[in-house]
Amino acid sequence: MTLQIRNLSIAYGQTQVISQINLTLHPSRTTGLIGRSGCGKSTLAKAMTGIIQAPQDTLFLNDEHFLPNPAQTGNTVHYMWQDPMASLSPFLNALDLISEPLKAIHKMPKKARQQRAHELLNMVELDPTCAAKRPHQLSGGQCQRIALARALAVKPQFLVLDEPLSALDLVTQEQVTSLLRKVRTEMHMGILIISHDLQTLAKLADDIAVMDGGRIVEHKKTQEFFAAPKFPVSQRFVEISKYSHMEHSN
Ligand SMILES: Nc1ncnc2c1ncn2[C@@H]1O[C@H](COP(=O)(O)OP(=O)(O)OP(=O)(O)O)[C@@H](O)[C@H]1O
Repeated sequence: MTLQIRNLSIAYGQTQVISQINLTLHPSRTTGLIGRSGCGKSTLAKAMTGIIQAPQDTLFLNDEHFLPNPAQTGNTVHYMWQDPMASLSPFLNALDLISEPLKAIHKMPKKARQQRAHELLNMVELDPTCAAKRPHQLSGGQCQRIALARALAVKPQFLVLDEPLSALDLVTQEQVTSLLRKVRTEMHMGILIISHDLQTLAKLADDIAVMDGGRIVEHKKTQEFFAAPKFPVSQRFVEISKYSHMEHSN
C-alpha cells in the first residue's frame, strides 16, 4: 500500500500556500519533511489527513482516489498534532484517551480495550501512575507520549507526525526516537515526520524532503541529502544542524 500525493495545491482564501506537491509514502519507511517556518509543512500534513480538504484527484492509495475523513478513515492516515497538550481532551485521563480510538475506530470491547491501552502505555514507556491523570496533571513530554500511544491505538497505515519531539528534553527525544523506529518496523507503518531538527531526521528518516515557498524543492535518500544538499535552503539546514550538533557535543 502506498499513499501518493499528486499535484496538490492548497490556498487559504486568495493566498496560495502549497503548490503542485508530489510525494509518496511507503509502508515501513519514514520520510522527513523540513522547511522554514510558514513554508506550508503543516498545511500539507493537514491536507493529507483530511483535517483540511484536499482537492479531488490529488490523494491516492495504491492508485485509487482517496479522500481522507478523520472521523471515518482515522485508521488509514492519522495526524499527530504539533501541540499534544492542546489536542488531548482535558476531561479524560491518560488511559481513557488511549482507549478512545480503540472503541471509536476498532469497536473493541471494554475489557480488551483496557488491556490494550495498558500495553500501549507500557510501549511508550509511561509510568503506570500516569494512567489515571488528565493532561493538565502531566508534563509536555508525558502528553506527547500519550498522543503517540493514541496514534498507535488507531493503528493507521500511515502516520503523520508534526514536530513530535519539540516539547521533549534531549534524553526523552532519544527515547521517543527509538520508539518511533520500533513502531515503523513492528507495525509496518509509513511515517511522515515534520521537524526543524535535521539531526533527529538523520536518525529516523529513510529520505528527506525539503519545502520552500510551498513547494518541495528537494527530495533524496537521507545519506545522499547530507552528502550533497542541492538547494540553498537545504544547504543552510545541513550547515545549521552540523553546528548545533557540535554545540551539543561540546
Ligand atoms: N487556517 C489558516 N488560515 C489562513 N492561513 C493559514 C492557516 N493556517 C496556516 N496559514 C498560513 O499558511 C502558511 C503556512 O502555514 P503552515 O502552518 O502550513 O506552515 P509550517 O511550514 O507548518 O510552519 P511552522 O514550521 O511554523 O509550523 C503560513 O503563512 C500561515 O500563516
